[in-house]
Amino acid sequence: MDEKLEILLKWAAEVGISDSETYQTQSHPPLTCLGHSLYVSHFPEAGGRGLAALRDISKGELILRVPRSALMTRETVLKDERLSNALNAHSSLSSTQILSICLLYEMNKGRSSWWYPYLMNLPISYDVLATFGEFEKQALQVEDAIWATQKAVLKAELEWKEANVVMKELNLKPRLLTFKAWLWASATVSSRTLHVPWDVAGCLCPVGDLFNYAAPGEDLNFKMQSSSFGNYPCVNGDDPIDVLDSEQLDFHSERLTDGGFEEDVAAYCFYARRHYKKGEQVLLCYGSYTNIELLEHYGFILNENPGEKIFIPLESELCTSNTWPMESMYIQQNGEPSFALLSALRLWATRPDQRRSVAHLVYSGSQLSVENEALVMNRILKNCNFVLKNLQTSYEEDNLLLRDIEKLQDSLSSLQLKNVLASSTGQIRSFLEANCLERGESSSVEMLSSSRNIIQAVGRWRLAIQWRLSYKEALINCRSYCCKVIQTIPFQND
Ligand SMILES: C[S@@+](CC[C@H](N)C(=O)[O-])C[C@H]1O[C@@H](n2cnc3c(N)ncnc32)[C@H](O)[C@@H]1O
Repeated sequence: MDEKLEILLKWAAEVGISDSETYQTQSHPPLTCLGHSLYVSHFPEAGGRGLAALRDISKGELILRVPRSALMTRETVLKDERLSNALNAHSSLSSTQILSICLLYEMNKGRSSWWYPYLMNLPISYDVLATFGEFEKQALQVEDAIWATQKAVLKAELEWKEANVVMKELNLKPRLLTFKAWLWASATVSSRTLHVPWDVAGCLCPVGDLFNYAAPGEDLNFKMQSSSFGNYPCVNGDDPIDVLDSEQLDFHSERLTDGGFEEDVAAYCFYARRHYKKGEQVLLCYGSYTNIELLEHYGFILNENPGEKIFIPLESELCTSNTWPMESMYIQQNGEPSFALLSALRLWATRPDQRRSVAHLVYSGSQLSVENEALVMNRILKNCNFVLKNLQTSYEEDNLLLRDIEKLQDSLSSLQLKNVLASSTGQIRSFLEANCLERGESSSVEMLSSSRNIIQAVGRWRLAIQWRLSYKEALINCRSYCCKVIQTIPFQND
């Protein structure tokens, strides 16, 4: 195990973090906070560093407890009078800006920070959308995703400028005043904080933030999709239709995460969300996110994401003929249209004077007629084709590009960049040019290949391509879904 991590786990034991229920009865803290239920391991395909089961773990077992005193929150850091006085004069800063400032303030203290063992184990950089350069942003191709990136970058810049005033007053080291340092701090807050009831900014939770992410299960996801219908849709002014029992909703939304702060034990407690076999990665559900949201807040995407939502252009008449919220009308990653999208289209494909009489069928999810269903499927098919045709590259081209990027990443790690530079064409060449790595420009290939910046930029570019590939795949799946339904409708109604 690396030395920094060993120091963290020893410190964590000293401050009362434990993966054992019996820890509190011992007179001396053990040398590590883990060793009963969990150990730190590496999962290249699912989050990198993460926590694995040290033994078979049953669903619902308490697997980690982090006392309130070990959590890094605004409240704990602001016990520092100098920081608290400085921040008092800047009341317009948001809670997350303040927590990011707290983090940089502690970084500025270096070894004398109480959290030093924790701080030195934080990632050195992140791939959240706000860190995307122009090239990676454009590589997303889809307007909504480019817009989300632009917004994330502008927001980060604005928040940094506002926070910098107070950080300068606090005399933070120049390297902690840079936009790069701000991106690091705000991405740490965005990707690692957990919810606490007393602070909307949440908390940084040593060791507890080593759990990687798993999306909510299919069953839960269905309920969460349903919950987005919670506005109770109406048909042109009809009475609201009760689509889901509100108690059911509460029950399921409570179960969105597998950990929480518990007042009675004054600790953040983590429970196993399912049974784990010894050696398996133990995962935590941070909530339900689309892939672009995962990229925005956490800097990764899931190849199989039950929370994915692909939006296709819809006729304005469709949007006004029902009151389903726009965000509930989407295509899922497996290609199936959401319940709301199907329902809205079935109504749209019905004559306006007949809509009221078929509303109950629509809201129970029934097909209305062969003709209606064919109209609906053809409409979705046409819109998917429209989107796919208007993107700059095809799914197949993106797959080839992804393989080239993977080769580029290999060459960066095996010092063969010279060969790549000499033979680069097309998109790889454009990327290298955008990152000032034109052929022959560098005198030292080794220096280049060890450059962290280029490795990070390639990683983000790859993420952008993976994102657009998964987007296109969902639309292609949707086309197949529609064709299949069109082929089977007459038989269903025989
Ligand atoms: C709370 S941290 C989890 C621990 C983290 N892997 C570490 O080394 O510190 C969240 C970050 O882990 C990574 N991550 C978590 N779950 C992931 C997953 N399923 N796939 C890829 N990356 C994941 C992302 O970089 C995310 O921002």
